[in-house]
Amino acid sequence: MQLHTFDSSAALNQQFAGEISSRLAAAITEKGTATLVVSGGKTPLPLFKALSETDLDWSRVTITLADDRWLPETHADSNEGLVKANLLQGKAATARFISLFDSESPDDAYKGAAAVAARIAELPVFDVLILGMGEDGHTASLFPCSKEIQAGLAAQAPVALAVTPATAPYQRLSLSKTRLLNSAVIYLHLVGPKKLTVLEQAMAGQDPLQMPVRAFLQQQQVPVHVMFTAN
Ligand SMILES: O=C(O)[C@H](O)[C@@H](O)[C@H](O)[C@H](O)COP(=O)(O)O
Repeated sequence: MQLHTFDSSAALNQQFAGEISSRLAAAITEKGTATLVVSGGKTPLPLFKALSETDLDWSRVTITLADDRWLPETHADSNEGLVKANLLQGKAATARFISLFDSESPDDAYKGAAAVAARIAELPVFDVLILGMGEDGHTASLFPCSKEIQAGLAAQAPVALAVTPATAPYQRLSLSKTRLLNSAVIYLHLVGPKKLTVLEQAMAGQDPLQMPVRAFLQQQQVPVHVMFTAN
């Protein structure tokens, strides 16, 4: 794990958006297309804006989420709604978006999970994965408090699974650890001093069931860059 610390959110987002677009551009040159996986929450909003202003052949980029709340995109807490309103705008408006919601089973993530998993299974290795982290050490919707946490972290997990966190609202759809690790590079995007404390706790212990972000920080398979600013 490499920790990159910035003086401000503006400096972080400028550097980060540049790195992401260079990696996506290199993937397009090599393969013709690129895949970017983002997270929801409050942290990435200014990054999404910076990316939406970045020159890139976005029509060749597929974007999806590491997790979403099982809600229609019109709901204020839908990550899909957030991504569409903030990232799939401006220069990035032509990117293709893959939803983690299934409108055929609007009230039950457990019924809809297979349909979403089938969509995700079509995707190649993710060129760039951006994760966030909660103060309980969750990442994506791999929550330590959920009864699905063992399944989500299992080596043989499906690509995506339905999850009910005990400490956060809504049923969720999360990509599994195994699918998330099928990425060329992982960025963990952290803003604020509390997140640094949680990162230190995560690095100081071993058990991913207690802090699922450890499954990403403490592995050797994929390079992980932590992009951190205190303010
Ligand atoms: O849907 C979500 O909420 C996320 O994907 C989640 O894993 C998020 O990244 C962390 O909870 C951090 O959230 P904040 O950025 O709001 O602190």
